[in-house]
Amino acid sequence: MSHIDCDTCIIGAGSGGLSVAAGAAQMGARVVLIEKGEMGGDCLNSGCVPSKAMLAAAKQAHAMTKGAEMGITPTVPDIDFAAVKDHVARSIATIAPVDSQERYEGFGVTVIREHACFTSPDELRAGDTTVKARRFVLATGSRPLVPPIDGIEETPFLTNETIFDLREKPDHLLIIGGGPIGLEMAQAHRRLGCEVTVIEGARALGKDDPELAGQLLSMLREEGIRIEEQAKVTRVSGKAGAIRVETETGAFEGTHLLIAVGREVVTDGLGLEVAHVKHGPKGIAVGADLRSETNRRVYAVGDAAGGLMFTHVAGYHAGVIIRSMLFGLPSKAKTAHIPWATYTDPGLAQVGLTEAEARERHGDALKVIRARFDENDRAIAEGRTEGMLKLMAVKGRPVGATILGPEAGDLIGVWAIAIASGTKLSKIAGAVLPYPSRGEINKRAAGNYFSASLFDNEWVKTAVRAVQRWVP
Ligand SMILES: Cc1cc2nc3c(=O)[nH]c(=O)nc-3n(C[C@H](O)[C@H](O)[C@H](O)COP(=O)(O)OP(=O)(O)OC[C@H]3O[C@@H](n4cnc5c(N)ncnc54)[C@H](O)[C@@H]3O)c2cc1C
Ligand SMILES: NC(=O)c1ccc[n+]([C@@H]2O[C@H](COP(=O)([O-])OP(=O)(O)OC[C@H]3O[C@@H](n4cnc5c(N)ncnc54)[C@H](O)[C@@H]3O)[C@@H](O)[C@H]2O)c1
Repeated sequence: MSHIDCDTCIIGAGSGGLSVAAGAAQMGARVVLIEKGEMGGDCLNSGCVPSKAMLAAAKQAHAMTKGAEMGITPTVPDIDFAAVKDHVARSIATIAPVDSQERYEGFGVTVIREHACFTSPDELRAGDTTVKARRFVLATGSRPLVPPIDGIEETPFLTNETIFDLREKPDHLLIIGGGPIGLEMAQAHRRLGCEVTVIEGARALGKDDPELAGQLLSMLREEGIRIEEQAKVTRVSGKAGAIRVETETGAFEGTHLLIAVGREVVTDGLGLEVAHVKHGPKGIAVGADLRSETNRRVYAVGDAAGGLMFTHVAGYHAGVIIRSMLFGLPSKAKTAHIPWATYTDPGLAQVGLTEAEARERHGDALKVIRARFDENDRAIAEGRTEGMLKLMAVKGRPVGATILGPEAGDLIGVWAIAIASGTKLSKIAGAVLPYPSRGEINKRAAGNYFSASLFDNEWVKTAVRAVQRWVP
């Protein structure tokens, strides 16, 4: 048994743990990073990266079925499903060195590839090493939630941890859950030639603005994805290749089943009771400072902290706790400026308040401005005019934005910066942007905020007429 004393011991080398380790080690702290599985965690190995790689292949296949109106003859793509998975694996392998043990050891981090478990409030064991640290960071992430549906134990099913390994194309993929995982996987598989049925217990994309989410669902249905909402699953049954899902309103049959009904924070096997770290079904109990309420030397970041579960949130958490752990400065995580996007095509992105939330918070002071892609020259030139930007503004500043359209996840960035920094709409309206770009929709929406008061204003008209007489 060997022993290490360090400043910071991090459990989990996913998006959150890696960000803390890189920052802390490069700023001089003695850091130990413990990972029981693959370096890179969920995002690299079974989340963001494989899902986006598969969606990219799906987009390519879909493009081949379009283009008649531009003079390009559509064709039925010949899809080699196993080769698509090779592309997914290559995408992971290309990014993997950035998250690798070697790279982190290069930063001076001691990396231990074992399962970590606390043995006391300030010490843990990982394999045959004990680690005592001033601060511990729980970055243990989450796993797919498998609900206790009748028959689930006997029925073969996939999750995000197994679906990317499938090399044979499913004939008919049944997906339980119409959240971002369910719908991204639905579109990827549909465009790659599978029949797809999504079975959603409530409203699909229920965390997003209902108006623009509803438009996206209509487009996905037009692509041939069957999406059943308000269909709570009561029983699953069958064997590989012949699966049946029963709901209160009807039954569905397919060849494969994907469970995508949310996430469960990983808190088990960590000895949290021994470490006096309070936790519950929603994760480690932390305040806005991301510190355990019951053991102040323990922090939690990323999915383990139980809030918004995104890679960029895990990275943001890392910055918040580094400030507090390394410099002893007060530091709190906020959520109002956190964007997210569902990377279907078109995509759906959100930052700040949705229209309904903004209406509830700001009442009549709220102005909702819409700018449509069918008025954006680039979108017209590309024949991709679906979708719009909905901007929620109060007293000349943005409080929320929702975008439905191609590249929505990139376009929302402007509003994430504006909301985080309290930027006035006049700054965005006054910006000079390259023409023709989809990004001009952001400037257009900000301009629309002022246009009614400038263009439909009798006082302005009278003033302009008067001044014109005197301007040489
Ligand atoms: C299909 C899918 C698609 C997604 N797409 C996106 C996206 O497009 N954009 C986005 O922002 N987010 C996306 N996410 C969410 C994103 O993947 C997560 O929010 C992010 O990975 C969380 O990072 P983390 O560091 O908190 O946890 P993880 O990445 O889960 O890392 C936790 C690590 O801790 C390790 N660990 C746990 N317990 C122990 C222990 N006792 N000892 C040692 N090691 C331990 C685990 O092995 C794991 O490697 C997606 C998720 C899924 C499932
Ligand atoms: N693009 C992205 O950033 C991205 C992509 C995928 C995942 N993620 C992250 O992963 C998290 C998990 O995604 P998710 O889609 O699994 O979860 P989710 O919680 O967002 O959606 C799950 C859906 O399943 C439904 N559901 C739950 N139980 C059900 C049942 N018994 N029968 C039918 N429907 C049921 C819920 O009503 C909900 O709509 C997301 O919240 C997000 O944080 C992000």
